[in-house]
Amino acid sequence: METATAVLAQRIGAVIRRASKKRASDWWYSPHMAATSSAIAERLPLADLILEVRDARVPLSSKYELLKNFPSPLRRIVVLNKMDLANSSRTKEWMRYFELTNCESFAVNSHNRESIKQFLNFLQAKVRELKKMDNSCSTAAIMLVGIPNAGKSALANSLHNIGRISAAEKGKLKHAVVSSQPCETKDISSLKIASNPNVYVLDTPGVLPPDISDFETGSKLALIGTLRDSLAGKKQLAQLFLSILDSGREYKQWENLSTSGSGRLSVDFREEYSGSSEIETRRKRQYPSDHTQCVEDVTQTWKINCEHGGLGDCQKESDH
Ligand SMILES: Nc1nc2c(ncn2[C@@H]2O[C@H](COP(=O)(O)OP(=O)(O)OP(=O)(O)O)[C@@H](O)[C@H]2O)c(=O)[nH]1
Repeated sequence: METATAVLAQRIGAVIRRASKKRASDWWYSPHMAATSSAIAERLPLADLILEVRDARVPLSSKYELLKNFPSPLRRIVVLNKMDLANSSRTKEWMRYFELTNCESFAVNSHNRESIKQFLNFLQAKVRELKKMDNSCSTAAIMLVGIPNAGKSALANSLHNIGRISAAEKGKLKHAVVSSQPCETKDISSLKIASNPNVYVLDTPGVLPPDISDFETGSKLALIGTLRDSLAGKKQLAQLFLSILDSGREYKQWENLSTSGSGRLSVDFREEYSGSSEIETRRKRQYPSDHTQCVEDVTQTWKINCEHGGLGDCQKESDH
């Protein structure tokens, strides 16, 4: 089964790579996406804080290429969004990993009030710290950037809705568009999230890397919904998903899925994926140190959300 999974992932990855190389679809790095990415790049240096929104299930594959050469780690925070879809202990390991790489990170569930409140407190403290360093008390701008469908608009709306601003201010602004389909945010928009000092978040359209040549990254992004289903094919994605589930240690629990109501299953596929020689080689290349090897042991955990009696969400929280 591990071979079947690796073969399927490779097949999907190859389709994604071809599409990205040929710019085959009308939305992959379309003129609009290219223009957006320039507009974001121009504004990045002006932001007080940059929140790089990643998917907590694939914290490495969902990185935002535009920030690759961004100079100041002080002003950049990796937000591991959709933490409710990832295994919490793995997310903690990823946060330790980011800490070791000198990068601040914060895990959040954009649909959860408590999680957003904690994040708001963290952001306000951060803004105060930065303003003190700059000796300024002016309005602060926080820029949300990330790949498509990472949850930037959902996060912006929640910060705005729960933020400490007056009721009148909440009613004034149009909310950001949230959709289960990628690339629905078309423009950069601003939402107020705090007063004294005033803090605004800038929601930006999702931007894909100009090409995705790595098979594993491509198949992961296709599976979490960063790319339109039509690109890799729904059937192929379902096959990959099922092949991974089928090879899980707890696959027998699948027999109970249809009657399990709103329960959640967590299936660990560590051995299966780590058995793939290509992936294993890549891991060794990328993570030479003891610690990072330990992070690599985070490997494959998927959750099956059985709400509504079906396969609601499939999640994988490891990467590479
Ligand atoms: N479970 C869960 N779903 C989330 C979370 N955040 C966002 N979503 C969902 O993820 C999907 C994408 O969210 P958006 O906010 O539209 O994503 P985006 O990054 O703005 O997308 P683009 O327009 O492609 O840039 C929507 O279906 C959201 O409801 C989260 O923390 N947990």
